[in-house]
Amino acid sequence: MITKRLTSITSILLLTSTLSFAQKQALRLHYDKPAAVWEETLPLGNGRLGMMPDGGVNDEKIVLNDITLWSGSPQDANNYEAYKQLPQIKELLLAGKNVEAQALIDKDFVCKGPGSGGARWGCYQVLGDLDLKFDYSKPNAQVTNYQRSLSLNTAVANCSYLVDGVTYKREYFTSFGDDVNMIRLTADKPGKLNFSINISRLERSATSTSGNTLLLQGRLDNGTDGNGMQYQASVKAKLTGGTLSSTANSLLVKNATEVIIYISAATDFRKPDFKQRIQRDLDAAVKKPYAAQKQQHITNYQKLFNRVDINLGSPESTETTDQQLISFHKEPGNHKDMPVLFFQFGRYLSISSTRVGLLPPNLQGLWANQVHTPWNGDYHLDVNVQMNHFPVEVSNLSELNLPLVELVRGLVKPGEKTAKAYYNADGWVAHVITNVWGWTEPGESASWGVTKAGSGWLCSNLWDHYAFTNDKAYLKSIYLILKGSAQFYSSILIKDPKSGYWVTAPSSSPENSFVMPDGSGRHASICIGATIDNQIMRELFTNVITASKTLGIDKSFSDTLKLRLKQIPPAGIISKDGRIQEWLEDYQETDPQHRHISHLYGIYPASEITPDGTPELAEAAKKTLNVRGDDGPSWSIAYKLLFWARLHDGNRAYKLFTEIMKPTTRTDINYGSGGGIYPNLLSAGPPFQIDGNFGTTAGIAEMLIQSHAGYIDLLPAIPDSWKTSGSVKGLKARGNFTVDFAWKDGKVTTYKITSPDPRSVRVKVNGAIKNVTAQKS
Ligand SMILES: C[C@@H]1O[C@@H](O)[C@@H](O)[C@H](O)[C@@H]1O
Repeated sequence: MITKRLTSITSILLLTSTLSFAQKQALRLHYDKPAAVWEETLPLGNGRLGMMPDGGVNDEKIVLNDITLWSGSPQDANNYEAYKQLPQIKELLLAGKNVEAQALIDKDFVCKGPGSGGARWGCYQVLGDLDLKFDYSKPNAQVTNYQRSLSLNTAVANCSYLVDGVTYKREYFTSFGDDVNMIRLTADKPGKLNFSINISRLERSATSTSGNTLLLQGRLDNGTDGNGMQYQASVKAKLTGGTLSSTANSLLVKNATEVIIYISAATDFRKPDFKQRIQRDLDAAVKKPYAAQKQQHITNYQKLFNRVDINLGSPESTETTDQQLISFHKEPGNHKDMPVLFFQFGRYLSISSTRVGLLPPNLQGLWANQVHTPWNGDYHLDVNVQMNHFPVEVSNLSELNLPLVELVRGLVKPGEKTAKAYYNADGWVAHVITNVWGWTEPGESASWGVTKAGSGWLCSNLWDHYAFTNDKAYLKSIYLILKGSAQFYSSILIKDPKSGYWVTAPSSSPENSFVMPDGSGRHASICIGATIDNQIMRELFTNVITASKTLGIDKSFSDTLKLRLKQIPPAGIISKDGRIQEWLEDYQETDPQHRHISHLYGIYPASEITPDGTPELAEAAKKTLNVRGDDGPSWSIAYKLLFWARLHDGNRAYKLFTEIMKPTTRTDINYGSGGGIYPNLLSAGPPFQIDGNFGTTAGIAEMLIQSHAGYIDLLPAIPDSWKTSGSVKGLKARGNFTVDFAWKDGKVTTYKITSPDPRSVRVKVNGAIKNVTAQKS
C-alpha cells in the first residue's frame, strides 16, 4: 500500500524539498599552503586550454596546456605484406605453437618502424610555464592566513594570504566563454602589487614581447623534417593603478592595486588561422568587464555541472583536502563527504578536459607538465580512453562523449587500410594505442601490440551514447562505424577444430601472458579467441543487429551476425578452478594478480554476465576477482570496483573505493601495484593518470543506479556505510531517463523518473521490479 502511494504527486513534492538541500553543497578542494609539487597544483580547464597554478607567494608557477599540442605527424606504418604471414601464424597457433607464432608476428606482423617509440608517432606535450615573481616591500616578511582552493561549483580557483598587513588575493579560471586563461590579482592596499611575468618552455620555443604583449611561440618535431605543429601563447595584463612595462622577454608590473592577466593560446591543429584566433580572443577578453566574464564562465560551466547532485548525508569536511584524504583512508566509515567530493570532482574533470568539436581527454586528460609525457600522453585503447568516458552518460554529461565519437570516426579510414594490410579483411580495426594522427597499426611488439580489442571496445562507448540518449539520428550517424568494426571481426574468424568455435587469430588478452601448457615453462601472449575478443564480438554483433532493426536497414548483414553469434565462444568459460578463463584454453597465468582484467569485459561495460541473467558466470567472476586481488594502478582498482558494483556487492565495491583513495606522492612509472590519489585528488598509476578518476566516478554512480539489464535499478550496490540516508538528483539511465531519488536505512523512500519522451519504464525499487510511467522532463 505505502509503495503505491509514494509514486503519487506527494512523493515528488517530498523529493523536491530533499534535493534543494543537496544543491547547496559547497564542493571544493582547499589547502592551507602553496603547492610544493605539481601533484598538489589545482587543475583548471575548459576542454581546450588548461592551467595548474601552484599558489606560490614569492614565485608562482602556472603550468599551461592546450589539448591539441602534439608532436609527430600522420604516417603510414602498415606492413602491407603482413597478411601473407597470416596462414602460417594461424597454422602455428592451431598447432599449439604459440611462441613460434609470436616470434613470426614480432618479425612481420607488427607496425613498420619504431611505432609509439618514434618521434613521428609523437606525444602530447606541455604548452609552457607562466612564472610570476613577486616583490614585497619587506622581502622576508611573514606570510599568514594562507589559503588556496578550487570550487567545483564554479570552476574558479583562489588563493589569498597576508604579508606585512596587506591581503593579497588571486583568482584563476580557464574561461568557458572567452576561451582564455584568466588570473586576477589584487592587494587590499593601493599600489602593493609588484611582480614580473615570464613565460617559457623547455624546448622548441622562443619568448619575446611585442608592445605589452608577452609571446611564447614554437614548432614541435614532426619526426620527419622537424617542422611539426606550431603553437603560440599570448599574454596581456590589464592594470588598475601602477605601471606596466616590458623587457625583451617579460612584462613588469609596478605599484598596481589590481592586475588581470589574460593568456590566449592555440596551435595550428586543424586551425591554420590559429594566430589570428589567439589575437581575436585576447583583444575581445581584455575589453570585457571582469565580473561579467567571470559570471559568463560560471553560467556556462554550471549548465553541465549543476545537472547532478549527490548527498550522502554528511556536511562538508572542515579539514584541508590533503588532510581529508588521509583521514578518509584511515576511517572511511566516518567521512562520507569524500565519495561525494570525489564523484563531483570526476564530473568537473570531464567538463574541464574535453569539449564538443575537439579532442577527448587523453591519459592525463589535458594536464601535463612534461615535454615527453608518460606513455606519450596518448589514447590507449585497451581500457584507458574508454574508461575516461565511463562516467559521462550516467553522470548526465552525455555530450562529452561526442569528441570520442569523432576521434573514432577518424580511425575508420586508416583502420580499413590496416585491416587490409594485416588481415586482408573487410571493415576497419584499431589495436592498442592511437594518437591525434589517426594511428591504427599494431604496436611495435607482439607481446602487447597486436591486441585488436581496441576498436570493438570503442564501439561500446559509441553504443552507450545511443543507449542513454535514444537518439536515432545519432545511431544512424554511427551505424557504419559499428558495422565496419563488426565486418572486420566477422571476416577474420577461423574455425578452431579443437573447440569447434569460430575465433579470432592471432588474438591476445591485453598486455597479459600465460605459461605454455607444453611443459617448457615458456611464456606467450599470442593465442586464438581470447575471452575479451569473444565478449566484445558478442556485444558488438548484438548492437549492430539491434541498430539495423531500429533503423530498418541492412537485414542481410544482420542475419550473418546472428549466425556468427551461434558460432563464436560464449561470454565466459569456467576454468577448472571455477574462475572465468581469460583465454579460450585454461592456461596458467604468468601473473594471477595482473592489472588488466579484460576477461570480465562481459560484466562491464558489456552486460553479458549478470547476477540475475548468468548466476554461474557471476559466481565465477567473483572467484576471478578474489584471485586478482584489490591492488594495482588506480584504473585497475576502479575497474574492479565497477565489476563488484555490477555483481551487486556494495560493501566490496566500497572497500575498493577506500583502496583507491590511498594518499600517494609516488610519480615513478609503475606497471604493477601502486595506485593512490595525489593531494590534488588526481589519480595515480603512478604517475598521474586520469582514468582512475573517471573509472571511480563511474563506479560510484554504478553503486547507486544501474540500467544495463533491461530495467532501472535503484541502489543496486549501496554499501552499508551509505545506507543511513541520502539522495541523488539528475543521474541518467539508458533510454534517456533522468532519475532523482532518496533513501533512508537502505530503502528508497521516493523517486522521480523523467524523460523528454515520457513512456512506461521498468524500475527495480527495494527489490521489486515494476512498470511506472516516466514524466515529461
Ligand atoms: C597507460 C598504460 O596503459 C597500459 O599499458 C596499462 O597497462 C598501464 O597500466 C598504463 O595504464
